[in-house]
Amino acid sequence: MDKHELLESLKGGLIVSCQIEKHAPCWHEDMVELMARSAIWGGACGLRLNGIDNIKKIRGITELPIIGLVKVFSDETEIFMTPTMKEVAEVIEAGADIVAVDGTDRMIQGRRGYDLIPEIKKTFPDTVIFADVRDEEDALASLALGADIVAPTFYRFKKDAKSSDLADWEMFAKMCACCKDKGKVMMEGKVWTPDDAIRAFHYGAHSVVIGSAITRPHLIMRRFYDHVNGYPEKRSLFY
Ligand SMILES: CC(=O)N[C@H](C=O)[C@@H](O)[C@H](O)[C@H](O)COP(=O)(O)O
Repeated sequence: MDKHELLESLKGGLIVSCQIEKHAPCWHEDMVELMARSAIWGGACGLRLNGIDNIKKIRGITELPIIGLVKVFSDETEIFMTPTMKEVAEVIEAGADIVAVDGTDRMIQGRRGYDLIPEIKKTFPDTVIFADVRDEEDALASLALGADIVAPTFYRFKKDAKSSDLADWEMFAKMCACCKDKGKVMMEGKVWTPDDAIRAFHYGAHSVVIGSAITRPHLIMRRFYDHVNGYPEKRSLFY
């Protein structure tokens, strides 16, 4: 599949982000594979996977498009999504068709997050670039630099984010409108229900990426708990 065919295969479809953190109560070494198999069984058009071993393993069981990433956390920068060319190369070598990177103007090693995009495009011209952004400005900048896909994955990291629990639909609608002739806009982040996914398509999403609502039972429980108990504690933005 060339880039165009790959993007077409994702049109109107649901991508499942199959990720589990080592500190999660349901962590198990086979969890990502079981989640991926379940997502495929249920009709996913693609998968989003964190970590080289997971990408290699799941590449062995499916030909569906894989969005690959590696999270590297550091005290020196807020940027953690596949932060340098080293991780980009590893993700592609492991078998990902699409690489997810930071598409924000935050700084890392003296450059902006999205400054990696032209370098990826030059070094790996056949790889689809998925920029995780906070808002329309990041999205337009990432597309101008050569990203193929943008999604508001990081909207809740904005200083004035309206919620850490819900999508910002007004912003997403604006993002779809201003980016529609420049690249693909996908919805990602806090898609909790089928109606949320339908709403994203209504605004113009090319595909919808769903994570926690399908794959993190402890966060599903937390959500019930928070709703019933009036959000008693401030929760981490990371998981
Ligand atoms: C912010 C961040 O690191 N997001 C990660 C991106 O790969 C994943 O942990 C999320 O699960 C994914 O974005 C899907 O979002 P949600 O789990 O809300 O459906």
